[in-house]
Amino acid sequence: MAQYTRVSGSVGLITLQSPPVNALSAAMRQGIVDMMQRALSEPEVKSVVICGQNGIFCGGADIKEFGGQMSGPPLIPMIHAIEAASKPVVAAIEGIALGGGLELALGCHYRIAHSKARVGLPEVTLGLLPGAGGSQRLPRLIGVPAALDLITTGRHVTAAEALKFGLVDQITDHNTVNVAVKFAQRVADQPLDARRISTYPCLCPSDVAVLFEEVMQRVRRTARGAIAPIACVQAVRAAATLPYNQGMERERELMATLFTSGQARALQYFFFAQRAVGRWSMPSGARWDTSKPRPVHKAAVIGLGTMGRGITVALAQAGFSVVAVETQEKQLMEAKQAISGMLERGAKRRGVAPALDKINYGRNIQSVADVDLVIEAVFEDMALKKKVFQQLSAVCKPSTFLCSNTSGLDIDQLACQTRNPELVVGMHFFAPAHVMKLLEVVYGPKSSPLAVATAMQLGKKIGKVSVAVGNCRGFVGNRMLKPYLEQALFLLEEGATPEFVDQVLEEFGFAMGVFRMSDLSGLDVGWKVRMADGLAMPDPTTGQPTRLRQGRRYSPLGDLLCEQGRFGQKTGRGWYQYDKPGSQVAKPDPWLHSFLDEYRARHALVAHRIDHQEVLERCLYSMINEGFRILEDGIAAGPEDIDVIYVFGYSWPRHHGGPMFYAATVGLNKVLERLEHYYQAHPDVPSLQPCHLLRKLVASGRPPIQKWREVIKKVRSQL
Ligand SMILES: C[C@H](O)[C@H](C)C(=O)SCCNC(=O)CCNC(=O)[C@H](O)C(C)(C)COP(=O)([O-])OP(=O)([O-])OC[C@H]1O[C@@H](n2cnc3c(N)ncnc32)[C@H](O)[C@@H]1OP(=O)([O-])[O-]
Repeated sequence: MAQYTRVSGSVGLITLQSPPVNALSAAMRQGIVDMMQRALSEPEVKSVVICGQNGIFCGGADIKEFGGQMSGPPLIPMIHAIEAASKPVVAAIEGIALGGGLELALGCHYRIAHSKARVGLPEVTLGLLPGAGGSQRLPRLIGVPAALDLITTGRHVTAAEALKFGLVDQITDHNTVNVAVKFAQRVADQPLDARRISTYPCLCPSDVAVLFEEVMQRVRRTARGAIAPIACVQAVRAAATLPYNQGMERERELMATLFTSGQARALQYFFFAQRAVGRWSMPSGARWDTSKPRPVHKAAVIGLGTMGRGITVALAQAGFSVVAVETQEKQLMEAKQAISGMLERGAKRRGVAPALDKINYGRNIQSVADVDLVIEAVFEDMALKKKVFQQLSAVCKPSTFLCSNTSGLDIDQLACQTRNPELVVGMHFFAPAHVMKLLEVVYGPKSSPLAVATAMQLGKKIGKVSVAVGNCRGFVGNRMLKPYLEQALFLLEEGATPEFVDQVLEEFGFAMGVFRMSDLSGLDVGWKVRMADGLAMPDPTTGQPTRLRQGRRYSPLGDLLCEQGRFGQKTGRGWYQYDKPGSQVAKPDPWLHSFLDEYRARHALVAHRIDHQEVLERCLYSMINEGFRILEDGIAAGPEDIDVIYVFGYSWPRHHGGPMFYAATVGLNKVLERLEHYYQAHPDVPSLQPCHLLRKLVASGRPPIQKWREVIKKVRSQL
């Protein structure tokens, strides 16, 4: 766990050894305590260096230990002992020093970092705060404003920025441990009192009270109900206003509250869920570790509308050569301009040169003959997509992977248009495609593990969180969105207003409620799909909009708005009114309220009082229920896949872990009982009928979410 060697005669070298990130597990902490005592007890040793094995200093506390009984020496006194040591201790930081890892380094008297190292206190992303003295030492070392920024955002900073902050004393391009050992020899006789950060005064800007007020307001606004960011501000405020020991007491109190909170459990579940989706599997048994991807050097994008432009930018920014094809001359010219602009702005933000030379534009599909992978992003029309896949199959090399950015059309139908259907998968990006992290990689019955592995690896290389899912209408994300949207419309029919429904969902933590989100993405997008499905047609006999389709309840409210050109932000009118087309500030629209009253009267609907609970339960539980159907169908391999899709693709509040983790938190028996309650009231709404898998999980004693995959396997084997 921690190895001790004496180097250069007088330096005790303590090496943290616990792959992959030298996390501070109980055994590691014991090792550090023992090795420090040894170094301090050996008279020949004049100074100490702490470093990490494998070019990584330390990834912080061992998150895997959080769920269990904490044992071993606690971190705070361990770090205090290092700070109080009679011999100088130098931290040699390579790779990363995060969370407790940076707090360990802050307990040392000096910090030497490699120029490529990154440091930070990301505890807030795990629903916690820097609970080993970081919230008290960091403000004393780098000042309150910078400490507030690092601790409330959890962002990692480069070695260069850390040096500017005074967070590290020196950075090097050479072997950091060797540099640190020489440094330790040089400072062996230096007095240490001035190097013990906990003794430093916490220098505050004159307007510190105003600063904390502003930061607290900003944090409350962006936290959307998350409690850790607020506690982080309170902890740093303690550093600015209290002596160190009292500040540490305040840090301990705040950490104790967070550590046992549901939000911390949700965020830590999500930390591991993000990593679990990379270990994908298919119902055929093919898996991430048995399916080797084929390298992609040159890619192509067909169709340079909004999505095609974003995908092209994402590929070029990641260093891929891209052939960008748009058959319409005008559209091509506009796309070139837009893409160049996006690349230049992105490059400026990242301080690098824009990858303009990575892209070759063309109007002819022939120009993609030699690429390794094609992403089709033409208009969402099956007939058009089929034609494009036929052309691609004829033009491209037999080994070329053909991928579609469709947001829900049948991948298998596209595969059947090609010579090599096993090389066809969906790569469903989310708008804006060069910004949104999520990528649904969709495999059809003919898709080969090779194609899935290649698309998943490409997703990772362009900075996406890729989730492998099966082929069905709407895949995972949009399939679960349908009952959510449906319930929102039914609630309007029954007496709610768009403002109220959105308020409830935004208080829950969504960045945008369902109606503000629909106005942003455009009501006409869904309308065209419903028209194509023959759903938006009036009743053939009465010519009136009908509220029943194939025995199922249907709300034509969205269709009626579209028939009046109310497409949302783009037309300045939708579920809300906007100052002008394109403006983003949604205002309640009296016209819509009277339109709803008339609609209810026309359909003999009696409005009733709808409270927060009903809105939340009907919108979220119907979505969750569809999530269980997706697991039962094997479209998603596990709950983590669904939760990662919803957090990264549909702004589900991360501090609630995702729809499936939230269901586990609420209690599956409660979700089941409430769905039964609503289904009884609305028997013509099948999405409220509890799914068999949900019943099965409740019947088998509501196992923890980590155990659901076993139950799913059993249920699927009985199907
Ligand atoms: C008191 C104190 O104040 C508090 C309370 C704390 O200190 S709280 C803890 C604060 N520390 C953090 O928030 C850092 C969390 N880690 C990361 O941000 C990243 O991991 C990384 C370090 C930047 C590397 O990224 P990567 O992309 O190269 O690899 P990876 O796939 O992510 O990670 C590689 C493998 O290491 C595992 N892992 C990473 N960090 C870990 C940690 N801190 N504890 C346990 N396991 C960890 C991870 O699950 C994965 O396992 P597996 O999936 O292979 O089985």
